[in-house]
Amino acid sequence: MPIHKYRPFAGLAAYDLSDRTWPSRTITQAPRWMSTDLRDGNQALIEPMDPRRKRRMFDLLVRMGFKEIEVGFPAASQTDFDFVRSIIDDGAIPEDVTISVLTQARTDLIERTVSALVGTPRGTVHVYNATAPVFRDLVFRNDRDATRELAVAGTRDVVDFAEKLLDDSTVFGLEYSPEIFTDTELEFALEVCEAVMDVYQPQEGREIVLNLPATVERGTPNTYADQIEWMSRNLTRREHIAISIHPHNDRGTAVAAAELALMAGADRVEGCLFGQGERTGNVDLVTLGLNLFSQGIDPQIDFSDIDEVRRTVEYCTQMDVSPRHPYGGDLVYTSFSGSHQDALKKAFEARDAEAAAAGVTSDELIWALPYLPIDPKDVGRSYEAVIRVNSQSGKGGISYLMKHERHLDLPRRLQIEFSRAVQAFTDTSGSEVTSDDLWSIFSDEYLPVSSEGPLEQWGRFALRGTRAVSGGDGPDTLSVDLTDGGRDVTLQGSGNGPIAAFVDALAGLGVQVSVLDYAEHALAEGGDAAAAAYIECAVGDVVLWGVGIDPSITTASLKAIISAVNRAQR
Ligand SMILES: CC(=O)SCCNC(=O)CCNC(=O)[C@H](O)C(C)(C)COP(=O)(O)OP(=O)(O)OC[C@H]1O[C@@H](n2cnc3c(N)ncnc32)[C@H](O)[C@@H]1OP(=O)(O)O
Ligand SMILES: CC(C)C(=O)C(=O)O
Repeated sequence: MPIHKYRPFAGLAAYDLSDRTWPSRTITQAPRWMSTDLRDGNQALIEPMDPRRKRRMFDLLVRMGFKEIEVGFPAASQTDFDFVRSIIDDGAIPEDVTISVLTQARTDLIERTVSALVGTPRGTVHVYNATAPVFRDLVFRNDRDATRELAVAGTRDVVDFAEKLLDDSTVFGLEYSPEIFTDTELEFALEVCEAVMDVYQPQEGREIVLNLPATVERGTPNTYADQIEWMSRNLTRREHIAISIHPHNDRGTAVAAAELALMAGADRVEGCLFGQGERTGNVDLVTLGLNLFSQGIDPQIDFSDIDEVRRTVEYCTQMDVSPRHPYGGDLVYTSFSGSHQDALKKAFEARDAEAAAAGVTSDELIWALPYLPIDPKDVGRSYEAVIRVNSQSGKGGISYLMKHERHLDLPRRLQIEFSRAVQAFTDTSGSEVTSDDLWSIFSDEYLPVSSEGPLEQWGRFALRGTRAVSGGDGPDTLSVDLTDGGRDVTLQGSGNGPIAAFVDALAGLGVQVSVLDYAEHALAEGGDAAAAAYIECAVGDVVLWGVGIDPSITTASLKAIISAVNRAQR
């Protein structure tokens, strides 16, 4: 690797900010958000959005509650211009939403850009020019003065055309960006921003947005925070400025950079849903917003149907959101591994118990569950995908699924036994076990003669019926009708209760059973609900569990014994 070609990011090196204050601050409220999905997001797509896709994205952003939306670069193409016109002419822009349009600092482009805004209730022209030395030296071949004058001329043009083309029905605003702010000498970025403000004259009721982009992310997030704090301290007319940040994600730390920059004094964040945008993308507004939510801070954006947001973004951008994407990916609330599942299962049970004890719903409790930073339900996900089973899974996850999908609350030692059967399956198949797979493994193992489905009839015995021959004060005597290997037999047995009588009857066929443990529960609420019985038996010298399901709890218990006997002889 040619390491000699690279140098550490210089960033703030020449400035002393040893009295920086941002490290000890915390974020306590949502910033102003500006979605640039329709501009920076759109300009980075293989196929830029067509008008239908643009409109779908715009409507989504409005529904989610964005109040500032950069809707395009109208001077770039007729499609972009027409789209801006269409949302204005259709009255699709709510009164409290400001649309923004981007332009280079070129007179012809600015005139066209401003003309696109005619009739909008609220419109901002966003003008930019590159101020970083690499651009001054290699691209524009401009010195500092010419670079500053380009920004000044562009601002003047925006003000002049706004006065000429827009009337009082439009609340007009200006945003200025020194492009690659993070690579620009700080005192020069300050000089250019001040020169722009001298033209625009921000004052009470005439705010200016100064956007300080990390056009290419090249430093660690703390360097961005230092730069923002330095600008925030040194800009004049600070009370009339919205300091905006616009992080890109080249080093994969845009979210961190944005959060630290907010701590350093930024008021506003520009980014895209799911981090669309140039190269590695703009900062992801979903992650930023839901990071706030997870701390109990209202993001002021509605993320309650994250899958709808994701589907719309995927449709509009024609790109997939990674299954691992924070908060919105398919797998981000799912555990496959045994220890995670075990912890989740116990934590969900404890949460339900705590809610029941307090007489509240679990939604009223503070969220503090292992492995889940937020409750998936809060973004419209169900708990179904929280636990999925494969070869990395253990009894905790398996029994969680049996309980939630089949209402079977398996006793602990049965969980251990059944998980071995599941592991045997996953070891052979190597793939995920769906909840249907799990049920068919369970049914085949424990319910071979169940009436619930077309199951393999491998069991030697099937229970056809029982009749109490005597009862009352003495021992129970039971007449038992069985199928034994296809042959109908009737047996009698006595004992202290129906289970003991049944075991006694089986002894007549030479089958020695003793009951070691027993559990039962109803499968649902209500008197006519079926019951499940779980019985751990020693059949001869084999110890194993049997399961029975039946509307009668007694019959369910006898079926559980048959299940154990059949399994012992399988
Ligand atoms: C960091 C960012 O994301 S900035 C936003 C970038 N987005 C886009 O570029 C998408 C839309 N852009 C476009 O469709 C086209 O670039 C257009 C239509 C705006 C302009 O196209 P063209 O006139 O062909 O010019 P081109 O894009 O090649 O721009 C280069 C020229 O603009 C100048 N220029 C570039 N940026 C700026 C700027 N911010 N202000 C003033 N001039 C600029 C360059 O110096 C160059 O000038 P030259 O022709 O004298 O050498
Ligand atoms: C135009 C500016 C804000 C930009 O997109 C960037 O610097 O990334």
